[in-house]
Amino acid sequence: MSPADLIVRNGTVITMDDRGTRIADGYVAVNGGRITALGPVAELADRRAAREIDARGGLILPGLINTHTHAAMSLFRGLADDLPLMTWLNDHIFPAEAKLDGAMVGLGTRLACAEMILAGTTCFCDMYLFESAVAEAAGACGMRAVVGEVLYDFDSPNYGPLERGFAYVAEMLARWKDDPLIRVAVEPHSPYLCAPDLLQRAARLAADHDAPLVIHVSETRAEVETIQGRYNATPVGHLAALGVLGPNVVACHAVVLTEDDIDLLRRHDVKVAHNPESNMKLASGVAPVPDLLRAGICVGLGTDGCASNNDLDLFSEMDTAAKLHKVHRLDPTVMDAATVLRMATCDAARTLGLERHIGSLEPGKAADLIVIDTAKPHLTPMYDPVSHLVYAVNGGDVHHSVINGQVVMENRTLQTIDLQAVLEQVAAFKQNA
Ligand SMILES: CSC[C@H]1O[C@@H](n2cnc3c(O)ncnc32)[C@H](O)[C@@H]1O
Ligand SMILES: [Zn+2]
Repeated sequence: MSPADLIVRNGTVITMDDRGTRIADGYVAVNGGRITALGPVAELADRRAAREIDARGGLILPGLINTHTHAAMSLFRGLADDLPLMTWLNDHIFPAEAKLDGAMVGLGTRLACAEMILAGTTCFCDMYLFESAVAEAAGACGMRAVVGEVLYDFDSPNYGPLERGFAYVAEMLARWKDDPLIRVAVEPHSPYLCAPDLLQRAARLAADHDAPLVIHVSETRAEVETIQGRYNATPVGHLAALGVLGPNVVACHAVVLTEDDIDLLRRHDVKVAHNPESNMKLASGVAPVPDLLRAGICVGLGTDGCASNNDLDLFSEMDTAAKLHKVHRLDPTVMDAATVLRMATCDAARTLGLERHIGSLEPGKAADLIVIDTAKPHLTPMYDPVSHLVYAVNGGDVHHSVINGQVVMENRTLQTIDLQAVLEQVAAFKQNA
């Protein structure tokens, strides 16, 4: 057996591999950031590693992956509630964002990373301003992230005119090229804030760098009407006509879709980031996720930013996703627990093009894993771990978290973030806002 610098033992391992392998009383061995072996604890005999984590009969599973967020919007949690998307954005969020700088975005990202790690998320896909600060902050927290500076038609509080935005993204692509935790994406905001030229140039840049292209698409009826009025096409039809759609595209939201749109998404192998709580809070609508899944489209789960959710807990997001579609379709069989858990793990990895690296516990993959403490009243008895993970576990039940082999939370204590300092700095930010 190969050497291990970390062994996580004594838990039920939910691998999320293609065969749905589960190992009762199992272990995961890690070396150099990667999983080297997993199996029943009995196989280990008296083997020990320099660092050991005792899962104490709990669950060991891949870290959850947030396929769409704006991490630093943690600074704006609760700033403007109970509004429709365009009023929320134009009258409240954009003015607040105009005052941001890189240090503030770094702070908001550290706050978000603390919240995410404490709730079992080990990777997030971000779109925001001052995204270099997001990458720096996430890396310093030991968090895995796909990061992308937002591109749109107007001047940005970060880079100024669009031309400098493309230069900024190119620099980021070069700077983080071989980083073990950070991957850079190209992220035009949406078809309604990006001219056709911008969208096509962004798609070329993403293709040239084999990078994801992340974009808000068909989030609301108002957006669809705007795009219909401008281009006589749906947002998806518009992107298809521009040649922007492809397997590296992550369409965030995808709420208001026609059958033709779904067919286009399928034919171009576009991935969808589903954000049910944000869509509910902004009253954007219900994404046709059961239809997307039936069409064979890969769907990952996201929280969107903290100002439209208002938290980053993917466990509650899974619960919401499972229940929202049941009540919407009046059918309790849609979006079963196993499907929803895949949307937060292996399918989320596929959404971001990271399926060779993360999303399941398998030898050779990065050691991104979490341990759930199940010795709790609300998790007892346990007939089916997958049922519990979707319908009963909450973020506070995550006991340990490992990212790329580094223990970032042990016994619910963050190892890479000075939480007290972050909380104090965010309180000071709010005082001055
Ligand atoms: C500057 S990065 C992204 C940009 O998008 C804004 N935003 C946050 N949530 C949404 C959403 O659901 N739809 C559209 N735009 C959104 C965010 O505030 C940033 O300005
Ligand atoms: Zn968003």
